[in-house]
Amino acid sequence: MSQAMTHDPRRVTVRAPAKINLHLEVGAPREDGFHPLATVYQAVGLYDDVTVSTWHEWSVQVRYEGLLADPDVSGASADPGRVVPLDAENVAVRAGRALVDHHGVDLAAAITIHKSIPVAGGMAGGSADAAATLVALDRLWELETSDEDLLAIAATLGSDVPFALLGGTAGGTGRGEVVEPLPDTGSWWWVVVGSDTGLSTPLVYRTFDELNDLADLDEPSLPPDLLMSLAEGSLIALPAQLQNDLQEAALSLRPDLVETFDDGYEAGALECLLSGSGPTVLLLCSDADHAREVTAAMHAAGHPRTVAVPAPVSGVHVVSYDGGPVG
Ligand SMILES: C[C@](O)(CO)[C@H](O)COP(=O)(O)OP(=O)(O)OC[C@H]1O[C@@H](n2ccc(N)nc2=O)[C@H](O)[C@@H]1O
Ligand SMILES: Nc1ncnc2c1ncn2[C@@H]1O[C@H](COP(=O)(O)OP(=O)(O)OP(=O)(O)O)[C@@H](O)[C@H]1O
Repeated sequence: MSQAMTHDPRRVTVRAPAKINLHLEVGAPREDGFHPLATVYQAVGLYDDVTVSTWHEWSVQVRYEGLLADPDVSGASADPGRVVPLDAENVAVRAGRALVDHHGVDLAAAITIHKSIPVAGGMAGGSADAAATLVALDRLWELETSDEDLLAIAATLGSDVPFALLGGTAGGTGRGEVVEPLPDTGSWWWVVVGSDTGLSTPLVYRTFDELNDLADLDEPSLPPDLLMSLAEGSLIALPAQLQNDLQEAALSLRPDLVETFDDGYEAGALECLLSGSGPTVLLLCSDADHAREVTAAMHAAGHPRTVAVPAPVSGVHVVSYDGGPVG
């Protein structure tokens, strides 16, 4: 079967969104080392596209685009923390292998990632690629994996991967992998301020442990007031309801981000928030026009990797099949 499939010319492209955390409450580490979370995820309009085709072995290539499209990112001198591995360590390849293991089939694929989500930026770019690869290969090989099984495989690949499948706005509990869609009637606008260097998620969690009295931490829970603002689509109380428990730790590792926050407020943001484990900074805006103004002000203040994005957006979805548009 794998020999016959080797020359199959079909291609499937799946788009996957970046995520932000409107609420990220962290508890004391569990016995397995992971931290219990209560988080409110939102998928934002910044995407990686993953294209797959059947191949005789696993391979992956990455094209850096959008915020990432400059020679410092993709060139030989790139900061190793900002380029992704091109071997079996790439989480997209790990996703592909997990899917074929699940189905007990002997198949492999060539994977191309068109990457716009900041690498090691706290926006779950790797998780987006993993989720996109699962769905792309499932469609390519007509495996008909159930949603339940896709979510379970996703959870083995990383805590943020199940949410990338879901998209929209969702609650995340457990270590973040237990996801539940949340009502969100708002049309929100965020300005995403990317950084020149990445931050390691495990390091940020370790720093959180050092900075906090772990015995004093409460069991994390989802905040009813924030959930109400989202359900009503009301911006009034939202700025004060944003919370990220990892922000202090990330800022202690990257004190320069304080200046980015200051520039964000100066640019007129309603609120500034660290994205996940950072170092990307998020600026809450009132609408698309406001987001455009804030973006221009951030560019002028010396933050070229700044872009305005709407939220919430859909989770992973097929955008082309056989190289042509869907439908
Ligand atoms: C910061 C967030 O992006 C918020 O959504 C996530 O918690 C991180 O999710 P992720 O990158 O998918 O994380 P994983 O790949 O599952 O884990 C990477 C590392 O982050 C730390 N980690 C992650 C999730 C969690 N609930 N507790 C942790 O302590 C662990 O050191 C783990 O080894
Ligand atoms: N396809 C991939 N895309 C991005 N990073 C990858 C990929 N495969 C492996 N990695 C590695 O995973 C690490 C985390 O990258 P990623 O961009 O997902 O970070 P992040 O957005 O901070 O993650 P999170 O928000 O989920 O904590 C990087 O060190 C990167 O080299």
